[in-house]
Amino acid sequence: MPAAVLPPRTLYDKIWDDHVVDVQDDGTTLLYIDRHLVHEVTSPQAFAGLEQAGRKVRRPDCTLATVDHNIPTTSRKTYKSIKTFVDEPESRGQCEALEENVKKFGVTYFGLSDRRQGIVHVIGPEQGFTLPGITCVCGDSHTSTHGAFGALAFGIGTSEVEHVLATQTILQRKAKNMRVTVEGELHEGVTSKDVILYIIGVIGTAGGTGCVIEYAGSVFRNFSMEARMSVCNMSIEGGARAGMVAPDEVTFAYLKDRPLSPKGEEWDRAVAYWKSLRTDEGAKFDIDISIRAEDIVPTVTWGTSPQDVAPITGNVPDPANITDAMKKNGVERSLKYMNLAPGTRMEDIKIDKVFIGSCTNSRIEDLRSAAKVILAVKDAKVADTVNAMVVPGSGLVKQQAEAEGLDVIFKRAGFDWREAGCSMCLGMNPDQLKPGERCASTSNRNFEGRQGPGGRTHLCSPAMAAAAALTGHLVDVRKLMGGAATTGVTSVEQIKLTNSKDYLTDTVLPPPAAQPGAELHPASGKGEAAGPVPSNVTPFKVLKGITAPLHMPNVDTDMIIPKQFLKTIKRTGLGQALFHTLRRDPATGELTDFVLNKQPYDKAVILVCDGPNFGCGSSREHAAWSLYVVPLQGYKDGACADGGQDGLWDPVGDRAVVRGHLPVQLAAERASARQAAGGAVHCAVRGRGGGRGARGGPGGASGAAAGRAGRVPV
Ligand SMILES: CC(C)[C@H](C(=O)O)[C@@H](O)C(=O)O
Ligand code: SF4
Repeated sequence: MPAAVLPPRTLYDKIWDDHVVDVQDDGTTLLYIDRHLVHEVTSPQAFAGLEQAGRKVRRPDCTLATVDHNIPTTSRKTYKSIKTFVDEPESRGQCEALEENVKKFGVTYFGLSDRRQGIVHVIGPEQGFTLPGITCVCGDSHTSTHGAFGALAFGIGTSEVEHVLATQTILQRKAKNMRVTVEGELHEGVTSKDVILYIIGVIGTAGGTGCVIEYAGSVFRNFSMEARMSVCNMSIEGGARAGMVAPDEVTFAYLKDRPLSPKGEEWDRAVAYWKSLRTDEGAKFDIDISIRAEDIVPTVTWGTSPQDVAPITGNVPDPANITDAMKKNGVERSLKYMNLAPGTRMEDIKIDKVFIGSCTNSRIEDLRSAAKVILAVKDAKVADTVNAMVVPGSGLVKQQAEAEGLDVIFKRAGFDWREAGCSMCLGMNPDQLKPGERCASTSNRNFEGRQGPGGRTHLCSPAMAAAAALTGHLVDVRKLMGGAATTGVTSVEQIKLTNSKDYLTDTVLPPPAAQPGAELHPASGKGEAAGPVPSNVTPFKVLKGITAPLHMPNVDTDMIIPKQFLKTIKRTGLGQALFHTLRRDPATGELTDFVLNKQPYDKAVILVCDGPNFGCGSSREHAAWSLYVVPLQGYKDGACADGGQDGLWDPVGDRAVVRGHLPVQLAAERASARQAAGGAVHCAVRGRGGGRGARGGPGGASGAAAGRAGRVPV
């Protein structure tokens, strides 16, 4: 018999196919998950659910936890415990909850006294936890970062975190294939951050919706792993589920001898498998974009969406030139928020703060690139009007940077040199912008209030951020660097380059402790999970009630629920947080004229947004939870909105809840899909689909793992 000829497949198709545990009739697929990263913000409710259902963490050896969002980045010289170190009670509560949970469930944890602690997307690759060909998830949208290794890596919601903890599987629908090719030579001074900002400018924040992007072409091939990570990291800002780069010699060299990379014969087998992970000739992409490297110059954002980019040589847009009404309103709103006049030259924008850090740009090469700008300027000093901080992505990055003398370069120039964490990227910790402050930031989101209520963010590369710190305004870094501005590892003599692997002395992770008590519920004869907890989402066919209209494009998750409300360890009481910064004047706390504050929409049970790209941004399921709680009668009256629903008081949120319905699904189908807040997740753990989870989990999932073990050591 002639051998069956497989149709050409993309890199994404191959990884997907290798992880399928079970496919339902409608195409919904149970996918095996190889690696699960956990942080304190999106895990407390998941661990609580596990405990309630009496389940274990299925693969503690494939699960790695750290604290990053809530922690202060001040000196840890006198660090004793979270209790004494984290002042803010809710932040402390989340960190303590994680510390308790990792102990209870035997999950490996890098805490604040461990030098391997850092931003969750920095520590995974650093340890060799992230490998080519794997599936990797985390309750965090920037999990896309790990795609730089040729992995399928994506952010998930808290219900899914629980599902993965319990079963090491996840329910997914296959995304579309999208390719972004950048060919040619980059100009001097143009970095991976400029490349990804430029790409998002071209495709828009919704351009990759429903897709997994493969980055192809000479530019990505010539990039280091750090540069590839910065690109894949921001795939989510282009709306994509994930981003990936085919693994190659650069990937293998990065991974060799990392603590969790395969060793010996396993390494050889793994590399042989990894080499097969490239898109076949003739494979079909649903969307194919080509960009010329030569067209890209240092790029900065001017507005409140990552697609609001301009070349540093350009100007802020003028809404008068925009004909589409919704777009025009959007630009006007952004300019007002950013306090920028139409047509302002980008280089004329003065800044107050500089933040070099975040999971996009806090790795050693990012810090070298910023330090190199400082070295290129004689007697460089941070401008008098500017406050600048550098926050390494992990304790190991910090250690290496200090060994290379980068800390001295930064401190001598007047930068603040901090400890590892998310810091001012999101401002869930003390590092925040004050209202009205303007920041040149190497992070990934410039949403309203992202770095602090009323704060204004301009996204840029580490080199551009350093240049802005020295001059006090956005500036073309090439003017400071002369001919020295290159994209790769610095060649400036004063920086003595070291090898990051020299800092990885902890060769093995501590083995997870035995888990007490909790046993997996044995599958019933029908293959149904016997967990006692019923699904808390009841499907509905018809939902009647007042419908509030929202005419806005790009309603991001930070608008739906600002970061300060993510510190809860519960799922309830979030109604008061819904659209908080739009509903209440940040200065006075007074109710604004936002649609949900106006009659009759203050009694609405359904929200319909007609602008594109609702719910873009983070994986915070809190956004869906806050939408699920329906505000009634200006926070006061307990009457149910339409009399037809079974409304009840939510004692925590002091709001009425429509029980058994999920308005968010009507309001924002795409958002709910992206945030994975849907009933399917619960069903898979707890309800009807639990049978599938249980069948696929203990049987199918370990089968899948065993099947791959020869190729990808797990
Ligand atoms: C807290 C977390 C859910 C969130 C994300 O998913 O991105 C955060 O990391 C962010 O950057 O907004
Ligand atoms: S985007 Fe910012 S807040 Fe989110 S994980 Fe990365 S560093 Fe942390």
